[in-house]
Amino acid sequence: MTSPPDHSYPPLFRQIQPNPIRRSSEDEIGVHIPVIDLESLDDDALAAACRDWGLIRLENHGIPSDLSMKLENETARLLSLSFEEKESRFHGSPVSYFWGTPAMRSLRSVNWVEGLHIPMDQLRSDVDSSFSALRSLGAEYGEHMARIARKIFDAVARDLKLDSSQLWSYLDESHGILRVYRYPLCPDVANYFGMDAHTDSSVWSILNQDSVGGLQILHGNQWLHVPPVPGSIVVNVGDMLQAISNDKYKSVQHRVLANGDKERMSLCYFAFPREGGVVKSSNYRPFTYQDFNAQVQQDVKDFGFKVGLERFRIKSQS
Ligand SMILES: O=C(O)CCC(=O)C(=O)O
Ligand SMILES: [Fe+2]
Repeated sequence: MTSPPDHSYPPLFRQIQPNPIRRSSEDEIGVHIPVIDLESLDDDALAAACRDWGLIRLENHGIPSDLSMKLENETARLLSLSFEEKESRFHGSPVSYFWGTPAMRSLRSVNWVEGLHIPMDQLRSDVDSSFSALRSLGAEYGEHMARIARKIFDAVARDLKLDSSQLWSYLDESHGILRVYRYPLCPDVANYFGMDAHTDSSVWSILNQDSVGGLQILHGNQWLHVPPVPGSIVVNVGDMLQAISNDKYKSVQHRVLANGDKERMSLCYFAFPREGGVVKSSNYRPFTYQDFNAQVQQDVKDFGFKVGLERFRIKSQS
């Protein structure tokens, strides 16, 4: 017997036929990524992890567990409204609802995910009272994100020997973006991803995933599973930090597997450089995050995918 369609799911997600074929078990290789303690931060260990992995597991991060749980519950509540209600409620709001891959919504390429996109600065000005719980939880959570992003950025800045003006312009921790995701049940996990392979355009991305799992990173040509560990969060290097570090650190490719048995939730915060801050390094021509993002949008429109940093790389003459 099939279960009734979930009316909170985007209609496209209710249309495909179940496929009994599972993903092969080579996708299940687990990995112990470097663990960093935020309370007694070891600059060298953090820099080594950014260089060798582009990803860390952060412990003693100071985010109250009940805050993460309340934000996740509030997200789950809002995302379980009917699809039509979500579309109309968030229309024109500073908090936007999205599903699939905004740029590509053909059934073939769709990501099996939906979520809320929350620009932290606009969250404070949102006056719609129906979002008041999301607003206050998001603002409190955002303060923790800003604190963490700044603390680890200051640590890598010492490794990269950035000067004080670069410290200021390369990270604007109060203008980050919070995205809260639900990965709906997927009837065809062999052919769809929760989120297909990509790098993040951020300086850092700070990810708080629930206990379901499914996140993978590409490391040494192999996809490795990054299982959730209670109490810890995952931070990855984004494209901006790869450029700032002149390729010393790696913006790691990652993806999320689709799941046919359990829905998954995650909270993901993206930190960016200050508006107009010019990223300068010898491997890339100078650019701002706004230049980068405009190029990404254009490439997605023209080719259907993000080209990313290679667009800005200075090609060697040889
Ligand atoms: O939900 C996750 O675990 C990862 C999300 C992600 O990679 C992204 O939003 O860029
Ligand atoms: Fe990502």
